[in-house]
Amino acid sequence: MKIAIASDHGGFELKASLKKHLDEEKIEYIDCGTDSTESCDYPDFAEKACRLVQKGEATYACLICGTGIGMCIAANKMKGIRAALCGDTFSAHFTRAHNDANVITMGARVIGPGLAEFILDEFLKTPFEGGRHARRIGKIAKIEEDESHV
Ligand SMILES: O=C(CO)[C@H](O)[C@H](O)[C@H](O)COP(=O)(O)O
Repeated sequence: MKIAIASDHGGFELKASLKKHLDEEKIEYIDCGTDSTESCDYPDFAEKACRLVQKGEATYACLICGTGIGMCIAANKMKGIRAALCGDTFSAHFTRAHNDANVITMGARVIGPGLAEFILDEFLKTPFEGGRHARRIGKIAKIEEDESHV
């Protein structure tokens, strides 16, 4: 498993703390930036990380901004990306189990590093259940395909 991790300035410190956690858990990651707390634009970093997921160079992406919302909106514009904003472990569990989410976003101005670690762990360890949920994912993909012709 390899994680693409990215943030804007608002999420930089939480990204650093989650990278430390991934190191401890021996989970490989690619840091797609940003590299400081200097103000920057979250779509640039959402795009870099999600591109790696699209290309199969990362299994999942973890994106952090102030609220997690901007990152989530940007990520969900990209083909094949199913990004979920999670502020609790229940959502992190079910967005993998039912939505087969391949991107998790979190808000560094909303949750602390301890909870963020638990949320990320739950996301990474939960498999997709398939079955009826696969049918629904197929319908999401169909919407995405239809939209590209609008
Ligand atoms: O996109 C966001 C809001 O949903 C993120 O939280 C950003 O990190 C935030 O907008 C950045 O705000 P700032 O005032 O430029 O630090």
